[in-house]
Amino acid sequence: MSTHIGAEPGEIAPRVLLPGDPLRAQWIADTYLDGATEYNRVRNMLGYTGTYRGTPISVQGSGMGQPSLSIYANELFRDYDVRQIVRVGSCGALSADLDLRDIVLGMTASTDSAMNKLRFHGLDYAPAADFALLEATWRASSSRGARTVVGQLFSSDSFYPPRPELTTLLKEHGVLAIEMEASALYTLAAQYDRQALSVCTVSDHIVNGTQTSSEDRERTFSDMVEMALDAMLEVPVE
Ligand SMILES: O=P(O)(O)O[C@H]1O[C@H](CO)[C@@H](O)[C@H]1O
Ligand SMILES: O=c1cc[nH]c(=O)[nH]1
Repeated sequence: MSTHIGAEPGEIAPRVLLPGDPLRAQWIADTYLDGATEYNRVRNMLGYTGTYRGTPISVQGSGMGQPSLSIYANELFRDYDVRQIVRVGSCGALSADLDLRDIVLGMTASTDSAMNKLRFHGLDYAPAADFALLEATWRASSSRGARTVVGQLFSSDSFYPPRPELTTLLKEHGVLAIEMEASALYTLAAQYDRQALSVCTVSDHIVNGTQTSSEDRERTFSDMVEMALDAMLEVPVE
């Protein structure tokens, strides 16, 4: 057991899908994994291991925001020797070219969080995705129905932004969508020399105000999960 994950050593696979919502983790395990067993219920942050096309895969909820994700990513990398993490999340679109249910593969993730300012003594570090996972997911997207784009995410500490005018600035600098975890995931993967990617489905549109339901966010974002699973199987664990 680690501090926040109740699994025994060896119960978590080297490849992990990491949605923010623990009930999305349960849905992914029920829908895609053969022989899935629950290894974590601590704080109801559900985690499961099963197989996908014969390869062991785990799926673990991360909670919302970089502090919560960092607890799970640290423990997965450090205590369970996880090699690949693909976040399968939801995001708010900034780009007018994006529609609800489009998918963004986060090549980079800027942030307003102070976590990396502390870590890098004020330097501006550029958290980036693992190229092999990004490229494999991009290829896997071509056989799915959802439109997929590669580009910049912004990982915000605030779901309700205290300074909404800053989203305009981000948009003007090419940021496609806002979510709340990718920056910390990429930074921790770099620290532990592991592979990570954030794949996010547009759940709401910050510019035009349209949105999906909470039930949709929990259990209907299948395209991103399928492309992430296909990509993980293609990329050897390092
Ligand atoms: O759907 P998940 O993966 O939780 O991701 C997004 O949704 C939450 C906010 O509603 C934040 O965690 C954000 O990053
Ligand atoms: O963090 C998030 C996730 C979805 N939609 C948003 O606007 N922000």
